[in-house]
Amino acid sequence: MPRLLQLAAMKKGLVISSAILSALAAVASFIPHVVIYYVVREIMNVYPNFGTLDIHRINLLGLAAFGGIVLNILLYFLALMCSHLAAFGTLYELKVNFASHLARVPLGFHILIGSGKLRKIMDENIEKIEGFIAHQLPDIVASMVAPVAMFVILFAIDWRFGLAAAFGVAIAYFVQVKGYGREGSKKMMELYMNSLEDMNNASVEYIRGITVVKAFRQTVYSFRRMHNAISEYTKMVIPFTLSWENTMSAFTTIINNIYLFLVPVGIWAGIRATNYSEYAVNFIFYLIFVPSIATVMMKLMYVTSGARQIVGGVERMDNILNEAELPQPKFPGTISSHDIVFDQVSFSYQGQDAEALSGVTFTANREEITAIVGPSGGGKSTIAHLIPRFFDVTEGSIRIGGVDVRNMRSEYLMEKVSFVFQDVFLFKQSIMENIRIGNQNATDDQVMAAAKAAQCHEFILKLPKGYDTVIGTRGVHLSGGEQQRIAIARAIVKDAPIIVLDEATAFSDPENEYLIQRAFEKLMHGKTVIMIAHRLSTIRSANKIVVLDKGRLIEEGSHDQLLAKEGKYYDMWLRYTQTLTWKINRKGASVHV
Ligand SMILES: Nc1ncnc2c1ncn2[C@@H]1O[C@H](COP(=O)(O)OP(=O)(O)OP(=O)(O)O)[C@@H](O)[C@H]1O
Repeated sequence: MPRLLQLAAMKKGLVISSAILSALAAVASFIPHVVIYYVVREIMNVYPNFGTLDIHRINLLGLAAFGGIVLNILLYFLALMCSHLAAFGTLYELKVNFASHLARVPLGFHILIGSGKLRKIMDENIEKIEGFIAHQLPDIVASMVAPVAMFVILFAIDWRFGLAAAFGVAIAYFVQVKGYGREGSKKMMELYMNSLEDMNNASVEYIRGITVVKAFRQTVYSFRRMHNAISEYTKMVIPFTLSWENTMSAFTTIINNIYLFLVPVGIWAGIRATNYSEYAVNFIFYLIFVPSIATVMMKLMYVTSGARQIVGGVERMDNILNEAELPQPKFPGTISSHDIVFDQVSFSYQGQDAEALSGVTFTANREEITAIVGPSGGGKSTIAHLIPRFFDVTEGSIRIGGVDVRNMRSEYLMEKVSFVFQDVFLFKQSIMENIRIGNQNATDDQVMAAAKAAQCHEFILKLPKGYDTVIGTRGVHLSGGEQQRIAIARAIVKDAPIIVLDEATAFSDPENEYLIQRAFEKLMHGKTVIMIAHRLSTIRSANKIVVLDKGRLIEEGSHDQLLAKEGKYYDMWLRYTQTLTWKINRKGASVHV
């Protein structure tokens, strides 16, 4: 809660104005109640000669009650206006801070946390904070001021009746606090929240993976995680609800029946009364007034429990904001050449004991192609991720042109390296803008030249609006290969001296693969290239091949040198060439030719 208030204080003036206006609105909401007291008094004063009732005075009182209602609405409206202005301002600042922080943390952080989770934190949790400032904060203030105003009225008119009502409220709260304080109640609440979150996560996973679920003919019953989460929740929720049965029933019964405390005191006060007219006015007023106690107290309860839910979201946001930024060098270096040296590089992913890379040493010579191959999990992608500092090495160093990558400013390093990864992200913008992301200063002609070199030009011209076609609009769908070629066009237009290609051709059909290969040739010309490939055919012409296995470099050399060694690469090559010569016979069985 203090952190929530700290966030709200980003727009202090507006938040304070909203709180004051909301408090005044809460006080104004009792004006009609006070008016009722005076109306009852007027009536009792003339009892039983109602004909002598001062109608003009009654009308004035009615107007005052109406004025109270209008004032309450007006003040609350102004309070909400201030709180909304504060909330939008805070939301804007939080989102900008969050986004710029995300740009400063190591890129690897995004790989580890996943875009779905970040989107949830950015959209849902930060927006919940906006909801808190815009609505809940003024409501909390009003809900806290209202009981105070209520008790002032209760005690001001006849303290004995006030005391009776307050006693009822105290008992209701005592019952509830006891319920919260019950042994195991906190633990149960925690288990309930966890179980609910688990079920929500499993549902999201189920829906996101619905195509896989359907393709493999799974149902919610066979999709274990979801099924288990629902069963767990069901097992949890019934005892959880039942555990509150007595406490909540007692609380609501008491708070809705404050009469039970008022009536005996009323009878006792009636017996002792000397001025019956005064006694009757007061007692009637209290009988009319006490139902609003339940409304005021219930609102207070719901408003505070709503705020408790947001606290979890704020914690999640703070965890991201506390994530360390990528350290920047005090005295950044500049490079003179573009060879890349891995010097005794070891690296483990956060929370993993095993090393993804252990003491890897090799040089990717400038303007040459260095291919990284090896079995799955060998550490190939990790190599690609360490060059642009998605993560920093645990031991050893990576140097470009003699300068440790940790001694380069992030922007400088990013200028020097282009990536073509398997997952291509296209923005919902025109194709022209999507390619220009590689280089914001590129002219239209340069973008088109890059698209031609990346073998994109022809298919782009066939799109409804050519280069101005917005990706993601109705009917505009690019195949996996076409998306990859757009990514290559981006890299061509960026024209960085170092290129990192990660499994870029994995999804391609022969036609696409041919086009992609041609695009690559244009992209790689005269650059230092690190190519991570599964298909050995694509790397045969590489100047150097580095073979990784279980995070260790086991072989290094040209294709012919490695074949001559008859080691791991030789085995991989043999298996690869064998698969090429497998054919499917007519009956569906495979034969070796
Ligand atoms: N984000 C991660 N968190 C924890 N461990 C990881 C992460 N990414 C990779 N690893 C582990 O690091 C090791 C090397 O993985 P890496 O992805 O670099 O291998 P790879 O050779 O590229 O595999 P593949 O060919 O299957 O893509 C593996 O043991 C893998 O389980």
